[in-house]
Amino acid sequence: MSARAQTTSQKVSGSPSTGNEAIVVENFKKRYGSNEVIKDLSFSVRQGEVFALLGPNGAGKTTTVETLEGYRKADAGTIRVLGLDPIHEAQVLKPRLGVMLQQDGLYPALTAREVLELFAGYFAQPRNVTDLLELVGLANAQKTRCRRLSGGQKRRLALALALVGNPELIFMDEPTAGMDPQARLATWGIIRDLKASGVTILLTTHYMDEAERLADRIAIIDHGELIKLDTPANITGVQNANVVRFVAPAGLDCARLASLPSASKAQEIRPGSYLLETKEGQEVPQLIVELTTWLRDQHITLSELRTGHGSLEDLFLRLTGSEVRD
Ligand SMILES: Nc1ncnc2c1ncn2[C@@H]1O[C@H](COP(=O)(O)OP(=O)(O)OP(=O)(O)O)[C@@H](O)[C@H]1O
Repeated sequence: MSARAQTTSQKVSGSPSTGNEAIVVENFKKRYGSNEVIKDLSFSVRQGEVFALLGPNGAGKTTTVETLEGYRKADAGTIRVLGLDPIHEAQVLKPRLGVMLQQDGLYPALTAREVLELFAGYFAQPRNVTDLLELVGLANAQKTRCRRLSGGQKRRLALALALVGNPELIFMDEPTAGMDPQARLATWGIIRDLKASGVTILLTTHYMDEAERLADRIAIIDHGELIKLDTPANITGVQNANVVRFVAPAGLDCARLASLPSASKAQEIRPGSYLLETKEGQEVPQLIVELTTWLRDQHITLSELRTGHGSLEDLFLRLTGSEVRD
């Protein structure tokens, strides 16, 4: 049985409702034709928290976020955003939301400043456009037409558009995709400042370090189901405390590795990169002795060996598998 199958067989449920959530998703289901994209998803996001939604390509992140934004309709389940129905109460809800879309390309002929001023006009108490251009590092590009902005500048304009209405809750779909390291760092700073001022943020990302550094809690979804929901520390710490990671030639016999006396599971998470988990009650040092003895007997070269807390990426690959998605 794969790690993913083992994990998904134990259903993970979102945190119970306390009545003070910014977002509540209960038994959400969505299909496109015969493609059941969201099987049964439940989670909630607390007010003021940064919540990261992770999952491989096609896991259902954008479908979930766009349903919360009111752009798609759930087939079943309850969706509440700031206590409101995103479709039927959109008029009241929309002014309180900020949305950083994945796709750019709106108004290609307008300048960055003109687009921001246009959007600022939709809100009762917008932020100051000059300050906003400064904040996202577009002051020097404010007169550049949108179609001529670089990929990273477009993402920064999308960020400014999400902030212009002074929202209480912001949805960010892959906020730093395509940004250079400086812009990413600056965006992380903006997200931290927003959180410090009480704004709730739900973001999706493929960057594990981004989720680990920014999020109060991380939800991992795959095939439209929640497979993990916890703090980054709990996900990377407790879960991986009994893990040995090693690098050796690709294609080792994982069944054989898993049958070492102190091992419970073995997985090749990337070609040549392995994770071995200890059995309940067994010690990591004993597993290392067994592993290195086995490698020596097989004349297999070991190029790296690590124990202790693993990375979020390791855990993500363990839970969702290493095959490339559509
Ligand atoms: N409008 C649509 N019509 C038909 N199928 C769709 C539609 N939107 C999404 N899908 C399908 O639903 C599944 C989930 O897509 P979704 O965009 O929600 O995933 P995702 O987790 O955001 O992926 P990515 O990381 O690639 O952005 C995919 O198989 C996708 O092809």
